[in-house]
Amino acid sequence: MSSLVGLITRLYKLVYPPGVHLSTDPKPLKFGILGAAAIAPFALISPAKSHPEAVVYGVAARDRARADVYAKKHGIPKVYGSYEELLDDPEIDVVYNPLPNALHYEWTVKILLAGKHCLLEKPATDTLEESQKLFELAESKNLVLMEAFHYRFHPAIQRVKQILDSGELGPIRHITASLALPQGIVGAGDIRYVYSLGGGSMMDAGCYTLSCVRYLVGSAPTSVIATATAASLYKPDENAHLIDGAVTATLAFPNDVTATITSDEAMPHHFGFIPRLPQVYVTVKCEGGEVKLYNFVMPTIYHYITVTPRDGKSRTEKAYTFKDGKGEEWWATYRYQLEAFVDRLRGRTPQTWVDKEDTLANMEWIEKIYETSGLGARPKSQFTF
Ligand SMILES: NC(=O)C1=CN([C@@H]2O[C@H](COP(=O)(O)OP(=O)(O)OC[C@H]3O[C@@H](n4cnc5c(N)ncnc54)[C@H](OP(=O)(O)O)[C@@H]3O)[C@@H](O)[C@H]2O)C=CC1
Ligand SMILES: O=C1OC[C@@H](O)[C@H](O)[C@H]1O
Repeated sequence: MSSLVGLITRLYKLVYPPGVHLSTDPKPLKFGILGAAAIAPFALISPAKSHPEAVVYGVAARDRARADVYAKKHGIPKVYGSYEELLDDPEIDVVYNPLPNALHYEWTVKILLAGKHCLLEKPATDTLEESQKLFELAESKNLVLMEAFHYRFHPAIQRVKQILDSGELGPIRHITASLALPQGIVGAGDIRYVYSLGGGSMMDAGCYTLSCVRYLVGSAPTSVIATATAASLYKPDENAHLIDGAVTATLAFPNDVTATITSDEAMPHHFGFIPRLPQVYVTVKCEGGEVKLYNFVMPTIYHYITVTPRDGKSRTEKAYTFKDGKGEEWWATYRYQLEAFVDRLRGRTPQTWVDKEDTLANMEWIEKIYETSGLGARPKSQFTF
């Protein structure tokens, strides 16, 4: 009963964050958003409402009318008629880039050339080389650039890492990570099915499962053992054969550790009409037992961590806040991420970070998985600077 009340309270506060403010900071960090993207209200607009040092100051869309409607709906004070116009505004300190994957490179270059910090949606770019160039540029301009792997900032995944690193369960043997959604959530016209926009399940949900197993093992893979892809349900254009609607990859890591990652954008309904439940979990089998985190991507909604030592009693933990009390039960992964991002921009030490090496390793192995699958790399941007 108490966990049901907890769930309802968390969800309520997630939607209506307490202490919604107009920033109390006399000089808050002003964020601008490129595109009236579906993810921005979750990833930035709502989290910023409870952060005293961050405000979402402006939004730009390709079509000004679309930006107007979006700004009105989300209480964003300033609207721009083009992305360039937003980047030219000296009032903006930081730009959130939630454009389709294939546009991440071009627009992050432009953001950095405009002298703004950038919170960049995952996956960082279509190719490893593009991510390398972005970080070189950010470093040369002394600007903060981070790939928005929000799940990393939540206490739940960090608790799993802590359990593994404590040695309680002995060395890791095999990890299984899954992010698979039922058909119908990602609609037919979605950017995720368009090859020229950097679509594909490995790019979308798969980049989380890869990131997660790399994080928990604590190193990069050494090889791709096998991959299997399934064609996408939807075929928006002539390049649909290059899109993985679902992908499973088995990876080797140092010390004989292996991992199997699965992602699916549209699991078919049972018997053609009964929707499947989302499969979002990571299970780590160790020499001395097993730990499972159910819902590592959106743990604020609900999660559990089950620890089953081989020779002991199984236990279940929850980690909505950090043990030292930092965070709030209702903070989404994105809110924890924003806390760290603002801390870094304000010269404080963030609780954790997704650094350049982390992003580059993820991009490198996304590419290798695509190579092994036979689908080939995602299209390189034609943009040069
Ligand atoms: N962190 C997370 O939890 C999530 C991250 N993502 C990531 O965020 C990004 C956006 O995803 P999502 O919000 O679902 O996507 P949307 O399609 O809702 O948003 C993408 C935006 O890109 C703009 N855009 C610019 N050029 C194009 C083009 N040629 N075709 C289509 N759109 C274009 C559109 O802006 P305009 O308004 O100017 O037309 C649109 O609003 C992706 O990189 C995705 O991987 C997505 C979901 C969850
Ligand atoms: O970033 C994301 O998070 C959840 C996924 O299911 C979604 O497709 C993806 O874009």
